[in-house]
Amino acid sequence: MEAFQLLCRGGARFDKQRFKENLALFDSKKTASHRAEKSVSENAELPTELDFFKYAKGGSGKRKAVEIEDEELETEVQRKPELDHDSNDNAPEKKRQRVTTKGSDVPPPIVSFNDLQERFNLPKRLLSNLSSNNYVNPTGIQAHAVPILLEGRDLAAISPTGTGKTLSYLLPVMSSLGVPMSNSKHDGSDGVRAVILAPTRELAHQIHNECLKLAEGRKWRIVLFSKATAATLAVKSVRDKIDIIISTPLRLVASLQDGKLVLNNVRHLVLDEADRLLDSEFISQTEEVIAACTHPELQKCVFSATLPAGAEKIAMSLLMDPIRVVVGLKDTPLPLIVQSLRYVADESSKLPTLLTYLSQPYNPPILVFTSTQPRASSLAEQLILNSVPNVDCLHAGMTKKEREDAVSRMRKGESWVMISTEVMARGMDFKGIRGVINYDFPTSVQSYVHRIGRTGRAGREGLAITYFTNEDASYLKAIANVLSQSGSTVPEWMLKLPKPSKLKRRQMGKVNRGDAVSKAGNIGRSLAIKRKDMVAGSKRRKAKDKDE
Ligand SMILES: Nc1ncnc2c1ncn2[C@@H]1O[C@H](COP(=O)(O)OP(=O)(O)OP(=O)(O)O)[C@@H](O)[C@H]1O
Repeated sequence: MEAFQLLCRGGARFDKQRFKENLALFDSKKTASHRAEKSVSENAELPTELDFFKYAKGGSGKRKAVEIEDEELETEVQRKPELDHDSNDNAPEKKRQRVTTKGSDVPPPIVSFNDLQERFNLPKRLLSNLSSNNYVNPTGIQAHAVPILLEGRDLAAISPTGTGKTLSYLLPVMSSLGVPMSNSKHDGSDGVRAVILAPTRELAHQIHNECLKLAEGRKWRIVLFSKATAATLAVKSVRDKIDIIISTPLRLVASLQDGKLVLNNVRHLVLDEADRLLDSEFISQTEEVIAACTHPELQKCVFSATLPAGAEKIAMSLLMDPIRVVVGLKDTPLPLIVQSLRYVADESSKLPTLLTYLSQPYNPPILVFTSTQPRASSLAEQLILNSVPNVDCLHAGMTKKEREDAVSRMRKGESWVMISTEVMARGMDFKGIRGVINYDFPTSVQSYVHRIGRTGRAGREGLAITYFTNEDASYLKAIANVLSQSGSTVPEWMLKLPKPSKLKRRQMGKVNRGDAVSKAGNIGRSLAIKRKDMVAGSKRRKAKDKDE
């Protein structure tokens, strides 16, 4: 880490003037590497040398669809293309996204944000803040979720990554709150009126920034809950004037347990990345926050790009007479992301594969996911030692300041290759991310969907490459199904792999890879030996087939 910090802080900045020519290489919309990756995915017939699983033979050519849980659809509405407002960004023509809703008396969707003024008397200021932030037309999830929430209903909303879920809840929450507490006359119902929970500090910060955009021009008190703000909010008179708190569950629970926070006036509770907030790591904290929100008129809503059956069951049990909205297919990325799976044999082949990728023209910035914090630091070190420019790193083991600086460098476009862990997988919105590389295999289908969802956002195209080794092979089918379901072409043999058991699926991506990534220098020999063995094995099999 020391070497990484030293090199990164000192020499990893990119001099755009000096590298003008190199920069021009990245301007072309579709680089050679992009095309190459696509063709790998599309034309991938399993080379005989690599047919360890022996699936190349006998492929039927037919794609198998993933089982979809969404069978009981009550209404189906064809929506306008997702994010078709994005015309000034040369966004390509989007595929129509199917929207399915389930529940009683579902309010009709809006067609434009202006509808909200007629139907719900949306404050003019909110409307003008929308347009000053270039939110011209609602996205699919916004069109459906906003009226549902404005009618005071509980909601479970599932919509692909980068489709504008944040605004889907911020807009109705702020509209329903009406006037800021600081402007309202004391009516005996003081105290925080809305709470938004997110699983990571970075995401809470980002939601806070989005909220401030909508709050412009009015004296809303919107607090990003931290150690410092927790101390200030311990004073009742300060707390009573707060409109919205945005926080991670742990932070809030600490204050609730100390008796320094009261949430009995909360009218709106939002769980963003709900399946994460309801998983085993967070659930007890999330439940504690929910239990503290005791107001009888509490409205609850959950949002995520993924909501596996178990999490959905818990979510539904928390909501009252809820409406469920699903945009597209559950747990499926947008077709805008060109996805491919790349065989890299073993750990030691990963770094050379990545270095080769980065030595050819590619579209920066890209995000590279590793399975652990030490591996993220180690990979960043290796890339810097191999002279890859503008490498950065972000994981939860870094200090708050280091994390904030890394996010800020990413937002400013100073980082070209950001190495990270699951901490960046959910919700983070860096509009310009062109590609995601899963250096270490994702730990679940949900992890895959969220990780690759950092690219292809707000109507833009993206590229996602997932490295897999022999050890990951038994989990390949689950991810291959996701690719297939979202329209990426997958080699047949992958879809024919045996389905991993539930127990096995839980172990996905949890291979013991060691803390340091294998260095590029060591790979030459071992890779050569491996290849030799593979070719020999393949020859043996062929000879055996002939004899029979
Ligand atoms: N109506 C809109 N018009 C234009 N841009 C929009 C609109 N709604 C959202 N966006 C932009 O789309 C991007 C993605 O939005 P957001 O981060 O809310 O997506 P998300 O669905 O929450 O993604 P994730 O599942 O990854 O959290 C943001 O940059 C946001 O500013």
